[in-house]
Amino acid sequence: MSSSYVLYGAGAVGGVVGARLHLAGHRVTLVARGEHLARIRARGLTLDTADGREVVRTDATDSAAEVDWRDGPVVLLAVKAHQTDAALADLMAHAPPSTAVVCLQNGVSNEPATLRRFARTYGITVMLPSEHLEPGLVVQGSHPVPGILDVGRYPTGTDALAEQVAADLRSAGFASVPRPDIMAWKHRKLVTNAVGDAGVVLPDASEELREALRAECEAVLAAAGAPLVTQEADRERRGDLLQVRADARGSNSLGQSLQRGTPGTEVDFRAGEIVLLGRRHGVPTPLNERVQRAAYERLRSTLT
Ligand SMILES: NC(=O)C1=CN([C@@H]2O[C@H](COP(=O)(O)OP(=O)(O)OC[C@H]3O[C@@H](n4cnc5c(N)ncnc54)[C@H](OP(=O)(O)O)[C@@H]3O)[C@@H](O)[C@H]2O)C=CC1
Ligand SMILES: CC(C)(CO)C(=O)C(=O)O
Repeated sequence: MSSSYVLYGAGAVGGVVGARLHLAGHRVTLVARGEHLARIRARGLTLDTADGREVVRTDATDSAAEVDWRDGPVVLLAVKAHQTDAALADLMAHAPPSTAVVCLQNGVSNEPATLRRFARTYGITVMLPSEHLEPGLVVQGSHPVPGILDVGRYPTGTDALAEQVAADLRSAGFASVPRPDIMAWKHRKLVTNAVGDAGVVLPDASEELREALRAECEAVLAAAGAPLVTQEADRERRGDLLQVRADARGSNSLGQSLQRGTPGTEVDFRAGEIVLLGRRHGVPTPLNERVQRAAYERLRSTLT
């Protein structure tokens, strides 16, 4: 049976997921903007995979005002975390209150922001190497399994909708299961991102520094009482499912934004989230602060 989805933020992650759901027979509306939206409207969205390129032609708009809400589409929110408030404001203005919103994003701040507005809030742990550097084009970085996208209700639990979303994602080729403790997985992903971002923005990101950063993140999350799956559980879930294409992977999503020269950065919701929690719970976070500051320095130099 086919379902209906709105991919709010059809960039690297939202574009790959939206294209694959469309190719699997689901109704998909893409929300994008600027030159990217113009290209999608004019020529379709190009999905680049290790098997070649496919052009996906489906509805595309820059506002929830133009989405057809009549068949109760599920929103997969795939903007960067610093863009979430603007996206939610648009959704609040135009989506029915009963809409289910699934945060297909890194970080742990999107779900509480969404729950303020939509009672049916869900989270997905996004393990999906992907790229969006050119308008109209998204690159699926892993093959043959494009990504692992486990899903759960926020703050905890699973339900029929989580099962449906996981089944639909599987129909589109992803690995996906419903998980009642989704935020414990997303906190682990937060640690992975803080450590990964050090490699992007710090010139001296040695193995030793990464390990110290990981320990700092874990100390903060423990002090905050945040649920966190172990690194072993995370490794076990990934197994060897993600086979990253050597030719496709430039940088992680933080690095790609810097490369594209987009204003703003998600770093405040990655290393910056650890900094916030550290300050709230009295744990020093010098390494995460370095990563956060270095990302802003890179942003400044990209924009000038
Ligand atoms: N890329 C990756 O490999 C991975 C990314 N993630 C996470 O997935 C999430 C999405 O990241 P990613 O796909 O890389 O981001 P992208 O920047 O590639 O995609 C987001 C898209 O949403 C658009 N957008 C943002 N706000 C709006 C708006 N209000 N209206 C219309 N369009 C909007 C952006 O446009 P514009 O460019 O103009 O801002 C962009 O095209 C992030 O949380 C990221 O950390 C997780 C795992 C891997
Ligand atoms: C871990 C990684 C690099 C890919 O899944 C990611 O989360 C990102 O690019 O932000």
